[in-house]
Amino acid sequence: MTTVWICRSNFCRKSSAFRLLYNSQRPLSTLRSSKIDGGNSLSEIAISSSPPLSNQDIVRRRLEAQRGKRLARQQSIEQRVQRNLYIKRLLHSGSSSNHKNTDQTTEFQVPPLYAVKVWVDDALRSELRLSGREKRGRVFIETSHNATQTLKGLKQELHGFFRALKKDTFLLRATLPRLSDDGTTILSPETTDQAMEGSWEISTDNDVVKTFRMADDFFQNATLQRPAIQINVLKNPNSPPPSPPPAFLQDMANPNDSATMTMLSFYAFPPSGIDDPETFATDLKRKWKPFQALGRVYVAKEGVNAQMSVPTNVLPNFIECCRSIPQLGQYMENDINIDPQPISQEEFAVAGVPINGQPAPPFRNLHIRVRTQVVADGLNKPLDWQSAGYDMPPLEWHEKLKEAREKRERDQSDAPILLDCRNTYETNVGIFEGAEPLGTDNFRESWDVLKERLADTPKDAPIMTYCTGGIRCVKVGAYLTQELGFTNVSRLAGGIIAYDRTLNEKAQGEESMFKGTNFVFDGRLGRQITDDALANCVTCGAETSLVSNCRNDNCHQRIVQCEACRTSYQGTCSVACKNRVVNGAMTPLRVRTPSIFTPDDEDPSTGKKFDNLDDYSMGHSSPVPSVYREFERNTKSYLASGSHMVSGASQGRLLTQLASMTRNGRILELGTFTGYATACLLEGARNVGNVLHREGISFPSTEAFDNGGPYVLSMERDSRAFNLAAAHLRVIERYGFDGEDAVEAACKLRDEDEVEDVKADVVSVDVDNAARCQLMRVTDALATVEALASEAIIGEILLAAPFDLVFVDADKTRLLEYVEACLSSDRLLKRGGLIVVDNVLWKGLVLEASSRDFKSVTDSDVTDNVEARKNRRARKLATTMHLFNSAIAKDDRVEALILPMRDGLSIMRKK
Ligand SMILES: C[S@@+](CC[C@H](N)C(=O)[O-])C[C@H]1O[C@@H](n2cnc3c(N)ncnc32)[C@H](O)[C@@H]1O
Repeated sequence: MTTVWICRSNFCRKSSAFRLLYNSQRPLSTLRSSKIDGGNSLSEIAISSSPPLSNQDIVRRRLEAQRGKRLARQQSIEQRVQRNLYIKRLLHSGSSSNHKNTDQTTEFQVPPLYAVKVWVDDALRSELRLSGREKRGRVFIETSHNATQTLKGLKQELHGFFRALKKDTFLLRATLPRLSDDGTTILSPETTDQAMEGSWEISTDNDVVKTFRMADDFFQNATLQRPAIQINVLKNPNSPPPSPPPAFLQDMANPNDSATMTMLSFYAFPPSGIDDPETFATDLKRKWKPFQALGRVYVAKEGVNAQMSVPTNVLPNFIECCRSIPQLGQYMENDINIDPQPISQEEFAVAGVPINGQPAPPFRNLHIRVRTQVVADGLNKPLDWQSAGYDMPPLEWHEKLKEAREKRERDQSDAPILLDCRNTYETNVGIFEGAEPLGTDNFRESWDVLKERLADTPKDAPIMTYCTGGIRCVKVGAYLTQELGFTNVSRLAGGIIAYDRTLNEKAQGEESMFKGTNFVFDGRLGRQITDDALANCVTCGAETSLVSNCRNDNCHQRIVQCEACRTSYQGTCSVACKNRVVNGAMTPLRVRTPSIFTPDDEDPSTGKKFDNLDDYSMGHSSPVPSVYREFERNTKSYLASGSHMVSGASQGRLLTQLASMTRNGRILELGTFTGYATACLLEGARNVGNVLHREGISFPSTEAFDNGGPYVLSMERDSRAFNLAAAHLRVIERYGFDGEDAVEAACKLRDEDEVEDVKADVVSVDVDNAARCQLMRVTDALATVEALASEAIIGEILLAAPFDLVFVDADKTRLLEYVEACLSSDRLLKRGGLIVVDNVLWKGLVLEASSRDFKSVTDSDVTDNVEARKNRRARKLATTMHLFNSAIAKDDRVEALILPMRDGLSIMRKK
């Protein structure tokens, strides 16, 4: 057992060997209790528990036991499906040999299989509303599985894949497969008649045995890779009529025909919570699918929080659907907050703040995420959300604020305390008259602020709180009443959104007591309520309330910027970011030099217009394989907040070039993220592999890769990023870097369900038999790299030959340590090898860091805490980068060059 390595590297703590040891050492007591949780009979439970059980306990335990069994059944189906998918993938990715494939990560041997082509007939398809994937497909059944022996086993196996099939609603018939002319491929039937031709019924165990025997016989005389059979699933004429669609779907309009979208939000804290958030989220997804709703929804044990947009023509059905869900229904506090002004589809498409200069809608997809809390509060103990003060209707709130205004004007001291419980970036652009902002950067900071602010306030003083949609004030109300003991707490029902709507609907002509813009959590970022401009433009200082995110992906900070500056700064927060967006690291003036081309800068060779030198350079370089664009899009859709970290086209091409120039194509990347740069490096390693091929060195023998063949090892600690990176590399393994199939497969990954939750800590892929890539999930890349520098094997990774190139793109504060590991160990990086480090110019701020002159971003310039904190962080990192660059420039173990491309790349050659 490799215990030494287990201790040295954090990664190893997660290794399966460790898990095995850990599990085998679990104390007996925990094993026993988990057995009871797993669902035992009542008698066993009764024996193991000494005090007599109440009826309630017995019922509860029985329900738990049933739930345990149900889950176990679901899990077993899920495992079978996963196994089937896994086998399918292996068969696709591997050679065409029969039954011989092995997966390098798990050494899983593909067992002998029957390929069963399943075809569901039209009547059943429409009755069950089967999705594309469920209409037809291929199921692999192991030859030794009981599905090849019994009807029950076979039905269960089919059900795993075709989940919509309900017991007793279908019959099975089998036919021998139809083959292509060369006899190697099974053809799908085109019509029902074709599918039924020569078919026989499968209604008994004997029929099942006969069916698979026929498959064996057919296989003897065919050139197929494995025995195959086609099973037709037909509607059972004796099955009970299908249950009618739920009332909320009856006579529903087609959401595609809706001319407008309606924005809405709601939250619910059901008193008994949500038992199983995962299942609940899956149910919501299924129930809401027909409405084509978009948005962001959080589900947790404590409740649900939703911000959505729904096609207006199906809005009543959607509302009915939500009300019919027990956990929402009566518990959606203040019902559903609906924006009274639907947005036309055309406006909707551009209603969000542009992303990368491209128009964006408020929401692009429907994301239903399971979280520990729907609003992360950071409280030590949960409070009772049902008891959170008085939920004050908007009109009453309005009157109270008018009274308070009069009291303030008369200098009366008994005006209520009005607390704005949102964060500073929200209160900066809009606030109720007379309100005090809490001045928090995030909601978790509220408790200390409240405690301090209200320390001397009498317990019966009137306190009024509000937030955007009301949900945060449920928590604030609970805290004020239950933890601080205040007795006269009220909160604005439905928040600013409901106030604005109610005033428009029921009190038109009344002056809004809310001034400015309501910050919202969708792509629009702000919804203007009054013309008041409360904040100052980040670039010119003019008064404004317009919110956006800086267009420079490397910065992306939230900014307030006036309309004029938004145009002149091209959506960026500063001249530096604008330069970066316009021209990368180059000067924008060059774009304006007199053109040798047509007056409007059109390149006659391509007929294309280039706005900046980056585009021009890329436009005159070899085309970037199209799959990379999809990788970027997938990253934006999964990990939007980190999508600026992706290397991108120009840097990616440089990495491919550098990797292609290495002698052996052995590359280490630290910080995989979603695998963009990994793929670029792998492309380079593949190029090296192809050259070696031509020189007569052959692959793919495992030893060749391990002993010095083209190989990319990339490390990442974030599991979500790791999953997507693994999916991206699988696409490349299967379809290569270019071509429609690769693009299509990469596109499909935007359907969240297609990205597998990878359990293994190492994922291996081979490309064109010319290069191998291994992704490694680690807890800390630096610890693992230091271990690799001294050991030849870490977990499943064998490092028999050093790397030619190391791309350092993980945590930016420890760059010197990463470089030191490479320089001090020839086992890790060979002499003459390259180290590439990203972001060494840190948004251009290293210039100021070098002169210790941060005048442009001093704290006094920004009154906003968030901005100040971001500036501090940026300055700190810029200083770190500057110190790093200075140290490298003096280090005579390397020759270094900083390329002012993108965020700055330092390229070092180890002497
Ligand atoms: C800038 S991104 C990498 C981008 C990627 N190389 C590309 O070009 O597409 C940095 C990544 O490093 C990961 N990371 C940061 N610190 C790490 C550490 N100590 N160990 C492993 N991964 C780390 C982060 O989770 C993040 O995904």
